[in-house]
Amino acid sequence: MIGIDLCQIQRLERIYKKHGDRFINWVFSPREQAYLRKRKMAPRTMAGLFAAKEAMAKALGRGIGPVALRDLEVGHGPGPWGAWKGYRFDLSISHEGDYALAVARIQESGPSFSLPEFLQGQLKKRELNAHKGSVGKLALLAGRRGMVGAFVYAAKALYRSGAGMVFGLVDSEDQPVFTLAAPEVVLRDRKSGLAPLLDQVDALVLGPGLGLEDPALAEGLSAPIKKVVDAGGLTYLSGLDQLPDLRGAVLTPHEAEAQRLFHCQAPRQDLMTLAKDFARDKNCVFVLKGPGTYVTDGHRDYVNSTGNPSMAVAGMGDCLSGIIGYYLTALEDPFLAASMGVFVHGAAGDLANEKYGQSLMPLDVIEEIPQVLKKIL
Ligand SMILES: NC(=O)C1=CN([C@@H]2O[C@H](COP(=O)(O)OP(=O)(O)OC[C@H]3O[C@@H](n4cnc5c(N)ncnc54)[C@H](OP(=O)(O)O)[C@@H]3O)[C@@H](O)[C@H]2O)[C@@H](O)CC1
Ligand SMILES: Nc1ncnc2c1ncn2[C@@H]1O[C@H](COP(=O)(O)OP(=O)(O)O)[C@@H](O)[C@H]1O
Repeated sequence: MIGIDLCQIQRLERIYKKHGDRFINWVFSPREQAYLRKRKMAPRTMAGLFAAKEAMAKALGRGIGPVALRDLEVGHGPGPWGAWKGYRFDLSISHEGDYALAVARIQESGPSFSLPEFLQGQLKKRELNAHKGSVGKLALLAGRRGMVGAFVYAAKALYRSGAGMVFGLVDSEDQPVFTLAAPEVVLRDRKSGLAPLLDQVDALVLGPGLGLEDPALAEGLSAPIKKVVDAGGLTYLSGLDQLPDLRGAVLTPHEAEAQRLFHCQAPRQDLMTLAKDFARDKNCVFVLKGPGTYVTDGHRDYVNSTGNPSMAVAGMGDCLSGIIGYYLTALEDPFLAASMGVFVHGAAGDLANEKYGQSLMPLDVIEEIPQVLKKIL
């Protein structure tokens, strides 16, 4: 998007004379104020900066109001540039007679996030001869009546992340509802169990919106396959005296689920220590969700930097389990898969937050996954 603005120099001069530093502090950042002082507070420079800010707000499609003028920053060197919350702008500013004119164009990047070094170069673009069976086939054991959303969010997150084929296990009488909600998923009858599917898929996502009484739960948890275990799967594990073999599994509890799993009310810092010990003992990956999600396999740690409070909304964890599920098929190492999933989920949440703020819903985040992948692939 581009934005353009014309500003009358004398009008700005009048406002400055009337309001003085109050006006300057309201409109210009400390860096801009230093620049203005160097220019002896010249009204034409002030008007140029002002026009640039208005042009940036227009390029963002928001206008002044939702965006504070002082936050829209103009810098110099080499040439003028603009910045707002991770967005960068190309700027052109000109003066002629009574007017200053500015044009702003958003650079491609949008909110900035950079993939941590240990994740760089891990993802590969699809081969030219890729087909739906070669790019990640997964089974999804999620959702039930009243919890269709959990199934839909996990499934759509799987496909948007890059999965080629998702098989969903649902009760046959509920299939019409699930088909309507997520027609891209190939449905199989849950009563037939997981076994017929296990040879056909590379990984399993298990637990979002799943009831504890579901017979497929125990079967899924003990299946010798890479898997994400979330929500219902975690609650089921919490009730067991003897845990199944969790090698290769990625567990994704929020704090309350982790407390249930460890049978204690420990604070986050202690849960992180318990998570690391647990992951080492069980040869699995533990993802302790929350602001600064913590990922550990007992030997390596990663604290995620993407994500924001607008993501505190029902169903957000279901998206994450789908995203990580896909990366279990794309990356050999489950620790890297979990870390990549957590990073992408948070980055997509940050892009969605730019558009929706705290009105954000899970599907908004899923729709931003392609933008994140464009930047990191
Ligand atoms: N549309 C759908 O189909 C959806 C389906 N979903 C599916 O629903 C299933 C059960 O979900 P659930 O909310 O009933 O159980 P659960 O998450 O264990 O919370 C229990 C209690 O724990 C607490 N608590 C929660 N989060 C916390 C946190 N981060 N940090 C700390 N504490 C936290 C909180 O207690 P409070 O703080 O309120 O006292 C909360 O009341 C699950 O399978 C899921 O996949 C949902 O994803 C929504 C959309
Ligand atoms: N304040 C926050 N900052 C960053 N990420 C958050 C914040 N609140 C929630 N999230 C993320 O949103 C997701 C919520 O997951 P979860 O609590 O399991 O939701 P649900 O069970 O409703 O699907 C997690 O990935 C968590 O890290």
